[in-house]
Amino acid sequence: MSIPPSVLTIAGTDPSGGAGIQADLKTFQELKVYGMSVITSVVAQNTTGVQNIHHLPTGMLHDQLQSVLTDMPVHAIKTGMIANRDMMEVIADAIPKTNAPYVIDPVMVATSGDPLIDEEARGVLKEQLLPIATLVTPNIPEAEFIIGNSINSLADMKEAAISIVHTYGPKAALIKGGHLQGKAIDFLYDGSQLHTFAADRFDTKNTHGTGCTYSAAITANLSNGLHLIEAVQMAKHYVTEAIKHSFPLGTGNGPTNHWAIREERVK
Ligand SMILES: Nc1ncnc2c1ncn2[C@@H]1O[C@H](COP(=O)(O)OP(=O)(O)O)[C@@H](O)[C@H]1O
Ligand SMILES: Cc1ncc(COP(=O)(O)O)c(N)n1
Repeated sequence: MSIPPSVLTIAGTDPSGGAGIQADLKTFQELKVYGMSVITSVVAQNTTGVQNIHHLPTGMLHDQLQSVLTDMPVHAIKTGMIANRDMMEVIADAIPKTNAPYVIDPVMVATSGDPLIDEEARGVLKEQLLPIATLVTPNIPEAEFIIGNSINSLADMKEAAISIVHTYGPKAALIKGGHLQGKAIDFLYDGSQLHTFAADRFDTKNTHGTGCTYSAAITANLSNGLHLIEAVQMAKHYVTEAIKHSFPLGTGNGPTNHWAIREERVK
């Protein structure tokens, strides 16, 4: 039996199972890579919003990272919610030593509108994490914060992708269009060219965890050695099917469906 690539997520939790670490591990499992996880914050949240947040002590974040990195191979890494400056600095120090592709989902606010990271952390994310990233995957509000301008059109999204790469130095930026109207269109700028990923928009409120799922799928695909464009293409298909077949669990924004692709394979 061959050993699968091992992939690490560094993120906050979601006990309702739709977003954060839980969404990442479900995605890794579906895409047949070995999932590992380092927790930054324990978040009491569900489909209706965030009820409470407990940030782990920075030393505990450091020790979890050491437990993984001193013992396990890491073929790709993603980060999600990183609540404050101290945590960002521990992570910014550890990641480059792995030489693994690094996908940053610059999580700032939950789908419900509740903030997940503090004001200072947003700035540190730009200055310390973006320069070491293989790919950053902001939604529109996150991209607006990073570039400091509003984004109202597809042309604005393209400009934002280019500007983020040239200003902050990640190798690539993927701007997600979930927050605009019309087709669900995302733009990837890889440092030389723009690439478009488009899918039908489904009329559903069950979008809790879509960003986490998407970036986790890209990370899993990169760990398998796929080229960035192919990795995003396959992940876009994964998240689109997961939204199309999402279920109305809970009373708020329900979760995505990680079995959608499996069922497609069986057909
Ligand atoms: N209603 C929808 N139908 C189809 N695709 C969607 C829908 N909403 C979001 N998407 C897609 O889901 C992915 C996650 O995007 P987005 O919702 O913008 O991120 P986030 O969860 O970080 O806010 C993107 O590929 C986006 O185009
Ligand atoms: C711990 C954690 N991380 C991230 C999100 C954002 O989720 P989404 O993918 O819906 O933007 C979340 N709600 N909770």
